[in-house]
Amino acid sequence: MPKIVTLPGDGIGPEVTAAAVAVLREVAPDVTIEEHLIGGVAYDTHGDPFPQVTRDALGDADAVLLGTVGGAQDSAWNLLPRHLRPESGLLALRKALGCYANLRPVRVQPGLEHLSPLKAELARGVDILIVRELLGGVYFDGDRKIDGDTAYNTMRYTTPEVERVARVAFWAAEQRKGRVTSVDKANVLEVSELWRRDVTALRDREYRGVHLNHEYVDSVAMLIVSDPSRYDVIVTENLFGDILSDLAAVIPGSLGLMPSASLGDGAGLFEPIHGSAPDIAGKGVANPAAAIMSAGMLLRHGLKRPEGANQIDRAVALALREHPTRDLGGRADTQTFTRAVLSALETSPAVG
Ligand SMILES: NC(=O)C1=CN([C@@H]2O[C@H](COP(=O)(O)OP(=O)(O)OC[C@H]3O[C@@H](n4cnc5c(N)ncnc54)[C@H](O)[C@@H]3O)[C@@H](O)[C@H]2O)C=CC1
Ligand SMILES: CC(C)CC(=O)C(=O)O
Ligand SMILES: [Mg+2]
Repeated sequence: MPKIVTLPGDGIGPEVTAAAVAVLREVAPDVTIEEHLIGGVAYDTHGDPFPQVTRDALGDADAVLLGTVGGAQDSAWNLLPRHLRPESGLLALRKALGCYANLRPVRVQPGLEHLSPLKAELARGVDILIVRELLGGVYFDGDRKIDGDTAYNTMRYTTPEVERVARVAFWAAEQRKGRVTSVDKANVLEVSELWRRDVTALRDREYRGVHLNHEYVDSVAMLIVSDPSRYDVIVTENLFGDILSDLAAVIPGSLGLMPSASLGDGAGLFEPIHGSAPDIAGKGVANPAAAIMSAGMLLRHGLKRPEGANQIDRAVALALREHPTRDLGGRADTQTFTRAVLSALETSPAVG
């Protein structure tokens, strides 16, 4: 029986994870689900945002479903030494799982163009996969320091780190339209020069059937919302991918529609891309679609059950049509939307 560890975390994390778990129990009733602490709530309980008891639970997990971590800007957690803050717990989790490739799909389902603030003709048919490098760059290994009035973080990549995430992007492109756009800042940064060189060399060696182009991150920030259909797979480093994917959430209409799968050496990590949304936490109005679709990605990539994942995607699309949540201009709260997904599952056969 597959074992899934859930880590609801902070803010709206527990609210959207509860919705995702309800859907998982419906679609995959045979899986064992074990809940543990991460983030600020783990610090409050154990003095550590990624405590040993949570680490131990991951040992025999087949997949991990995460909510969100972190507090409001004025949260006491933000005054802790950095390694004790909620976000450090999440970074340590990603590292512990060896999840170096973060897949962030940006999709506008047919008939849901009206949820986008973009003109319908721009939003229609958008289907982008952002592959974000997740274990390197400024978030990790480089030198970092704050000392008086000077601070620095170093963006550092090695060829093996670039190649392993680029391989995932090329592999994904082969199942899709066969186009990869590698995003960097090679006109300014040495680290981007290496990134571009290694991505190109890998394509020339192993993926000649995939079309590769390179674009600068600043212009992609403009093009991804003004001409999103130009992209199939985007591969980029950690910080650029973090920022571009929140920006890309504008295309489907909300951060609440952006799921993700982080893949690597062992069990995968599945999480919505949004944060803990302290402004709406505890109000029962968070859009749980991203968390529910992340559970779908868990079934697809983590448990290799594509039919369950397809069932979830169809049910979410139906629920969005009938019961859009408040972030999308609708009236449904978290529970109403979740109930709509569950009832769509009952009427949607598990095919395809
Ligand atoms: N993976 C994670 O756990 C992440 C955690 N964070 C943390 O989250 C906290 C808040 O960060 P913010 O910058 O405010 O970003 P955020 O993503 O939490 O919120 C940004 C805006 O989007 C809205 N929003 C986000 N998810 C939503 C949902 N599912 N339904 C409806 N509205 C939603 C929020 O209400 C807010 O107005 C910080 O502590 C930050 O460090 C931020 C990003 C990722
Ligand atoms: C550590 C997280 C707070 C970084 C982030 O925003 C993300 O991974 O999307
Ligand atoms: Mg982010």
